[in-house]
Amino acid sequence: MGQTSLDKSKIKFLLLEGVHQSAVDTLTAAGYTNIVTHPKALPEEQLKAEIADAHFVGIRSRTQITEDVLESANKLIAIGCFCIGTNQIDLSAATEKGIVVFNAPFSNTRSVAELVIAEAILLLRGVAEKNALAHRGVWQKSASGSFEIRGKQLGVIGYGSIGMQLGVIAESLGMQVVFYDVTSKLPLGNAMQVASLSELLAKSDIVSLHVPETGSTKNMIGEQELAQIKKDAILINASRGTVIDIDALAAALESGHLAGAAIDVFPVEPKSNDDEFISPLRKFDNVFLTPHIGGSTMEAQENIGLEVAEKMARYSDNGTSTSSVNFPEVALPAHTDMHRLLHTHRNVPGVMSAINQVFAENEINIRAQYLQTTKDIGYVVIDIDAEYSELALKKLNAIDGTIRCRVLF
Ligand SMILES: NC(=O)c1ccc[n+]([C@@H]2O[C@H](COP(=O)([O-])OP(=O)(O)OC[C@H]3O[C@@H](n4cnc5c(N)ncnc54)[C@H](O)[C@@H]3O)[C@@H](O)[C@H]2O)c1
Ligand SMILES: O=C(O)CC[C@@H](O)C(=O)O
Repeated sequence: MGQTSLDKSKIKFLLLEGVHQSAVDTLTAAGYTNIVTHPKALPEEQLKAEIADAHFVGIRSRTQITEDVLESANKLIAIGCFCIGTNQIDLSAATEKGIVVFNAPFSNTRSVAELVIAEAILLLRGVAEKNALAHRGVWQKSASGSFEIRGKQLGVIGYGSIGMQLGVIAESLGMQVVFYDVTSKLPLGNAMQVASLSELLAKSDIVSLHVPETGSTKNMIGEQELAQIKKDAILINASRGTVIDIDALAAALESGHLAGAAIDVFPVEPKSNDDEFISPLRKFDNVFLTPHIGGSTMEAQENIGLEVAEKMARYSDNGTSTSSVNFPEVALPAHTDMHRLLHTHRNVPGVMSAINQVFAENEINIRAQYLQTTKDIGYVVIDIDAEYSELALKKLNAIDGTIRCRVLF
């Protein structure tokens, strides 16, 4: 078990949005007992109040960690996203403050792929509409407009962890897979990369989006792109709500251009389960509307809880930042019988030399040193004999370019 400069019972973990119990169990097993949990996201003012004395915060997709919120988070050293997306965090503001951000890049990918496949099958059979009609007493027994997915073309936009898994499952069901991605990707199975979004849209019977929320994906499916989709095709989005222009989609459904859609994510999502869900898509029987539950299965949530809590505990125990989304990645061994200094600084010439000078000038022997940098920041970890750590910490904190420095006992 790692050692920290603060007694473990004083290190506060604030876990929001009903993060799975596996996270609490993992942290408890690692010796952390000060764990505050909330089943929902907190209103901004309450979030600011509760984050003020937290060393770690765990969130899912609802909690917005803005620069303003970070201003209140003076003790925060890491954020754990118990999900894939990290767009809900001002990542550059977090990095500026030396706050490490972790996520769970793989644990819910299978859950999303399974939901998309299920929706594709049901939409091609017209089940969304037939189910809605049956609930209103209408018996629509007909094969008209109903198709198997076997032999149909699936177009995957964004061939990453989810897009690839989806492609493999789709092929096993007899579909043909094409994908469009901004980077060249090794196709799995018989999948084929196409050169342009237009080509994918024109070819596919089912179009499914699996891109992150970025400037380049905002409204990437608008009026023009919807018009390029084959008539009677199906559109599925379980990525982020900003990726589709929802009003344009409503118009494409209204005109009958698309046979159906399944939408799990929305430009504006209700802040809590108590708030009404407002969307121009509510009126369409041939559209599955799900409340951002692509990754919400018991299996995924349990695995995510474990994965992200382990990353936070490891960072707290010994400074390991492996698989962080915004920080130089350093994998560290235990620091038995030594004190460990963790120094985050701006990656500019002269800082490392100033750091090493502190040890030379004060005759402090460096027992181990680990350094990784990104374009903007450097993260150097230095193990020294215990009696020098107080002095070294003071001197390192005074170096120009230092973002933060802490010591682990
Ligand atoms: N609905 C849910 O509950 C749920 C669950 C998990 C993930 N997600 C969302 O799904 C997204 C994708 O997840 P992933 O694990 O597959 O991510 P990933 O990072 O593994 O893959 C994303 C892919 O999109 C590509 N890409 C980026 N910009 C693009 C663009 N403009 N055009 C085409 N391709 C582009 C990337 O090159 C990459 O291959 C996540 O960012 C997250 O927002 C939603
Ligand atoms: O669990 C959530 O709130 C978000 C799930 C998903 O969108 C993700 O980014 O992993």
